[in-house]
Amino acid sequence: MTRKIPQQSFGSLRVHPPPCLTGQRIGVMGGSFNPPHAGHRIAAEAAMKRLGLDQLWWLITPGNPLKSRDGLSAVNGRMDLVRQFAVGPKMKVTGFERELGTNYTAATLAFLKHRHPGVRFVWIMGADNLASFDRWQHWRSIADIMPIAVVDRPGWRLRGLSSPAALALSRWRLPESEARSLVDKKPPAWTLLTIRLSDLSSTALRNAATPAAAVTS
Ligand SMILES: Nc1ncnc2c1ncn2[C@@H]1O[C@H](COP(=O)(O)OP(=O)(O)OP(=O)(O)O)[C@@H](O)[C@H]1O
Ligand SMILES: O=C(O)c1ccc[n+]([C@@H]2O[C@H](COP(=O)([O-])O)[C@@H](O)[C@H]2O)c1
Repeated sequence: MTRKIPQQSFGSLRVHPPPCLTGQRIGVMGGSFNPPHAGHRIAAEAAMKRLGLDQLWWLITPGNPLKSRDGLSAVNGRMDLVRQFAVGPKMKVTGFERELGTNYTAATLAFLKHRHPGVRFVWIMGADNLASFDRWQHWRSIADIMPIAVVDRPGWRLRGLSSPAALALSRWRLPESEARSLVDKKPPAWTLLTIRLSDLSSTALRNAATPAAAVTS
């Protein structure tokens, strides 16, 4: 079921994901992080613990393909802000999609598996993204490339679990009690992690930082 994904940049020496070792368990949490907030850190820490990860990469996107880029600050600036939340030696902040020349997750994950075939990667996203996953480019291929951990988010659990993608992938859903074995599963494989809920969002933070007069004028 894997769709064809462009591989022209796969050998590029200009693309530098964080260093990693064969056999390591690495979570990749892609995001706009415009700006990052404590909800992201709660999700990252919970995923690291529950999935038994050796590393967790905060992957700063050049721009979510489904979101407007209006008001999106540069990758470097967002990386600097994310470093304040990505605490501890196991968390890495990277913007390698920019060098790869893509903002499509299917291409990014195919690149990672090609570059590091012996690393056990897992894609991490919030339940809001599960709800819209069927609109992502090559979403079925993404599920074929690596396991997926979905982290709970207020108001999104049921919408995520009843979404077209969740229903299509339902037979490959792992009970949450088996989350630690997720990275060892042959994809498709996914689970939903119940985590400490945070209703923080970047949209709310951006709105709070923008005076009403500036929005309406
Ligand atoms: N409060 C939260 N709880 C759980 N997961 C979250 C939370 N906020 C964001 N995420 C997840 O973290 C990843 C990065 O999120 P993102 O940078 O888009 O933040 P956001 O708050 O959703 O932004 P925006 O409001 O601009 O859409 C996404 O997979 C998203 O689902
Ligand atoms: O590949 C896609 O079509 C696609 C569509 C929507 C979102 N994504 C990715 O999902 C990640 C989370 O995005 P966001 O904006 O919710 O933080 C980020 O890495 C995006 O590039 C990817």
